[in-house]
Amino acid sequence: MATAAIRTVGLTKHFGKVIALDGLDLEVSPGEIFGFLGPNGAGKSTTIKLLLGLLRPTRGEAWLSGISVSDVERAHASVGYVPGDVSLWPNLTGAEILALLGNLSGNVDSRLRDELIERLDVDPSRRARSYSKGNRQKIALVAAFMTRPDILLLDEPTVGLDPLMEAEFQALAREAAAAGQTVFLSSHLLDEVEDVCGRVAILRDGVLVEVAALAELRRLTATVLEASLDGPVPRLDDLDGILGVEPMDGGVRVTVTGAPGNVLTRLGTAGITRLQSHAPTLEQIFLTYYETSAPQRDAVAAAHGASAPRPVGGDQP
Ligand SMILES: Nc1ncnc2c1ncn2[C@@H]1O[C@H](COP(=O)(O)OP(=O)(O)OP(=O)(O)O)[C@@H](O)[C@H]1O
Repeated sequence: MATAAIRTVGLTKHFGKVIALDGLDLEVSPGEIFGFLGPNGAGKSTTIKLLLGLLRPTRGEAWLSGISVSDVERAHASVGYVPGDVSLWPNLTGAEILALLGNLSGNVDSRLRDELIERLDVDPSRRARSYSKGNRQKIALVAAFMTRPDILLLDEPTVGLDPLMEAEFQALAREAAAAGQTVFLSSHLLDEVEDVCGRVAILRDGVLVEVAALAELRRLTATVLEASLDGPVPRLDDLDGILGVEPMDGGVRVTVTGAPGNVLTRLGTAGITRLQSHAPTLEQIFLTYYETSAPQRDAVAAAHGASAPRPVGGDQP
């Protein structure tokens, strides 16, 4: 079997009494785009800093391409990194910063660097102090990709990018993966990673909740319908796949897994005046799915022909 691009065994980090990461076991293959999802404070940045050797683990081990991350020099030889909060030297221009970082890492592909600058639409002649968060992010992305590293560790890289640039970033990630590079992408939004990642890990309070193929997760996730109604809200909780029903001003918000046709038919009897439907955010998935009682969750999973995610808390049957 090929050496994993990223491997962690029992990786744990305590900050005093705070358990930022608790026994993470993970394996990411070369050429994968792997989403690392979790709400704020879940432990994503801590994991990435442990992988970079910027933090020492309390327990456990991690390897990049088979090299222990404690061997910082060797493990870093082919890693690109975008931190969660990009700070750049304020008095240097984007071009000067890229030259500086390029000198540190060596082997910059200058044609690729220029292409990245153009595709991400950032002006390298400006001083970093005048850059918006999005522009700082873009310079960090150019720096991470321009050496064609084997592994890209990207901590919420699209925060601050507009949708067009987010799409460009996704194209870059796909091209990197097609060339055999591994992209490890953290995010607190499922939307941001679902188009581009093959597999995702979900982290919560430092604990790995689930590793799933995106297709499986999508089957398990719900649709949120918000309907304004003419008449009183009809009964909905007896319908298949209902995970939640909440009253709204002049209507109702329904969370449903699978096809929502039966819900729409029932709502139609009360006269729908306005209807909005959206995919749940990661937070909502946690709230509606992972906090659903275990028997209900298992029933939902079985109905969709997939295995149920492991429960988060102590609610095992
Ligand atoms: N240096 C530190 N000292 C003390 N606690 C810390 C430190 N770094 C992180 N933590 C705590 O560890 C937990 C995990 O934080 P981490 O930054 O890894 O989460 P995250 O998933 O990256 O969240 P975010 O999306 O908000 O950055 C949080 O409770 C955080 O407050």
